Amino acid sequence: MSRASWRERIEAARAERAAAARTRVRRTVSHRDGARCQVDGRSLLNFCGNDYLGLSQHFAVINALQDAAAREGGGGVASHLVCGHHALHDALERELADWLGYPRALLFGSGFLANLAVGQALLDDESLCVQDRLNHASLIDAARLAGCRLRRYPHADPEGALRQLRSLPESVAMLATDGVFSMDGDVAPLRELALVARVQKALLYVDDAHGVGVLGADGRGSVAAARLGVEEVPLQLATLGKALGGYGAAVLGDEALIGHLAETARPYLYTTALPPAQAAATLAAVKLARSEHWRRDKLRELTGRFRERARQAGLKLLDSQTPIQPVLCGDDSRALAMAQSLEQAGYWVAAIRPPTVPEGSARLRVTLSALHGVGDVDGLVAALAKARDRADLGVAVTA
Ligand SMILES: Cc1ncc(COP(=O)(O)O)c(C=O)c1O
Repeated sequence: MSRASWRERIEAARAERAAAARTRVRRTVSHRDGARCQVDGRSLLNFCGNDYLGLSQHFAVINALQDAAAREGGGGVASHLVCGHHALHDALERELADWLGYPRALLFGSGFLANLAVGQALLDDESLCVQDRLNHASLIDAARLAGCRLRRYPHADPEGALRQLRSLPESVAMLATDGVFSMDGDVAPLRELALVARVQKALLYVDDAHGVGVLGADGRGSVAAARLGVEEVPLQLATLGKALGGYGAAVLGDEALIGHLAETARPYLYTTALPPAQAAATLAAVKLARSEHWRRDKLRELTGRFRERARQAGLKLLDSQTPIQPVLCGDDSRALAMAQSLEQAGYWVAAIRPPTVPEGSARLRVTLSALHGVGDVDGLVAALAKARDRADLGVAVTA
């Protein structure tokens, strides 16, 4: 018997993705101009980024990055425990902990790495991790890599979470949920989940990648918005590459949990520290996110307006009150055709297809930013309605 060829295997998988309209392509983009971006030489209004507060291009953030890079260089030099840990990392960790109301924060290279770190440091083959069915891929992979028992419950269903926790009463357990679901935009029922976690003595971990900066008083995220804190949610994730307009992530918790992560989590120990200049930029962004309330007010206004106009236009929305406003399209090719029509009209909205979202729920993931104007949102809704009508009529999009 001859060994199967990995090349044939990959080519068959690629052909299968192409036949199902699931080829994934990346585009080269420049974000030089507020809410607009340049794609293939055209200026498009960007409605698919995660820079919700519009901080990535703020002059104070760029100045902080440039000043720190001029002094400290552009790289991270080494891992934190070797010689990569800098006073700017300390300052950012302190600022994040103070803002979000946690005793300690620990920086990571990205949210994906941070979730892997939490799983690897806290879960093993004797523990149980109970997760929402729509949690981010990095949380699911964290549990899989940790080799624990992973049980998933129906979306936003605290009773489902309780049932899963009860199914293995002996094991050490973690209950993990997105705070804001990245592809649906809804907020997890955190108060109910906190109750379930307390009754079941499970550690509640909230991945608030899309909530920090956007929700709650002073942008303190979905945990604070639910009037919860470190007592009920002992561990949470804040990402720095979304509302904070930078790159990286932080896990927040008490001294024991964070100290344990810092000493044992392989995705913390065996990787290069975030460049100090990036920490300086994020420090400037956190200060803006904390103090400039108008950004959140504007986002709320734009979100309300988008929903009202989209409903009037008969677009299929989900039950989200956050700046993530998916428009359901049905099948994959329809989502792609609508994204293409939008691009022709000058709007960039990404078509999100399975396996990122469940089968039959391909969508245009519209995201709003404080940099958008009311006219931008109205124009987008009109373009979405037109794209939908063209897709209904089966009108081909010409380049
Ligand atoms: C809910 C959630 N968690 C974690 C991540 C990963 O964060 P990062 O992009 O910093 O790796 C994402 C990224 O999209 C996310 O949506």
